[in-house]
Amino acid sequence: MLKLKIKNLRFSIDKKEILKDISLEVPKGSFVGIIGPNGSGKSTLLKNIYRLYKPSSGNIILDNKDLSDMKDKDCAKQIAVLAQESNSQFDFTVEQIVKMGRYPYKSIFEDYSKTDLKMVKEMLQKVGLDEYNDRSFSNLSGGEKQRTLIARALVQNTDFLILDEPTNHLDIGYQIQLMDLIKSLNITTLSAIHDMNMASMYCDYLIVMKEGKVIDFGTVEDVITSQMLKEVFGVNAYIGKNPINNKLQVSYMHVHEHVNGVGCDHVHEDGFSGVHSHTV
Ligand SMILES: Nc1ncnc2c1ncn2[C@@H]1O[C@H](COP(=O)(O)OP(=O)(O)OP(=O)(O)O)[C@@H](O)[C@H]1O
Repeated sequence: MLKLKIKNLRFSIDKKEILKDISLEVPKGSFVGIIGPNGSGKSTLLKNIYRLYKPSSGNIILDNKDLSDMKDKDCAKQIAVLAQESNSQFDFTVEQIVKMGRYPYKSIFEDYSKTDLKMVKEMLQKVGLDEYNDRSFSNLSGGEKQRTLIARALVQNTDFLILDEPTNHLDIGYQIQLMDLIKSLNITTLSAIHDMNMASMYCDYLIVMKEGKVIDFGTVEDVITSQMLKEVFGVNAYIGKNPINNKLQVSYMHVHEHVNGVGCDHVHEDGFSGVHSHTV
């Protein structure tokens, strides 16, 4: 069963085509990562899906309904978003920001219910901000802001989550905690992600983007290969397996570097990577 289907999506800004004929499918309940170099179009694709941008052509279909036919509030009951930019123009407290996640369920002037407040409290606890209710959002650290916005997305209680580099600003402890939390929700998740090891740990499928196009889609094992990392990101990598969780593990290597004249942690342009030395 499909949660999301995108057909021939094109998107341009100022006559520059940024997304070029994108078609993809996200299976229901899966965790799908979007990987690709800076500027490849990951955020722009997500913004088209969560309707910040309007596609130039093509269709975005969520649960068999065309998103362009949906009202904003209905859309917010179905898609929660953790976007990359978190600049707030106004000064809200942490609790006020998280409460905003309940807005799709409120009619105008309706106050927050006990259930709303309970959800807000629970999510703040889950992201480790239970003592932060009255703190001003604008004075928080980058990681605390990110955790507040995650809590806001989660109280929206949708069954589809869009994340744009969710672990941005988070220390490794919170990165793992956040990804575990999202994974435990078992809801369809589409996330732009830079860290290949995080992608390998949490994603069921990966979409690879390059220059505004989707160039590959598949399981982590199909997609994360040393050839792909070289072709798409221009880096050399050794890909092994973590013997405990059986997940792929990526370790990067210099293109050409020697310690005391001996090189052993890098590959040459012709692919040679054994221990060797140079006179120069
Ligand atoms: N509002 C805009 N006006 C003009 N160009 C834009 C705009 N938004 C994005 N772009 C361009 O579109 C391309 C794709 O940008 P996008 O932010 O989607 O890439 P990304 O893959 O998410 O990158 P990153 O990994 O750096 O976050 C870039 O070349 C970017 O400069």
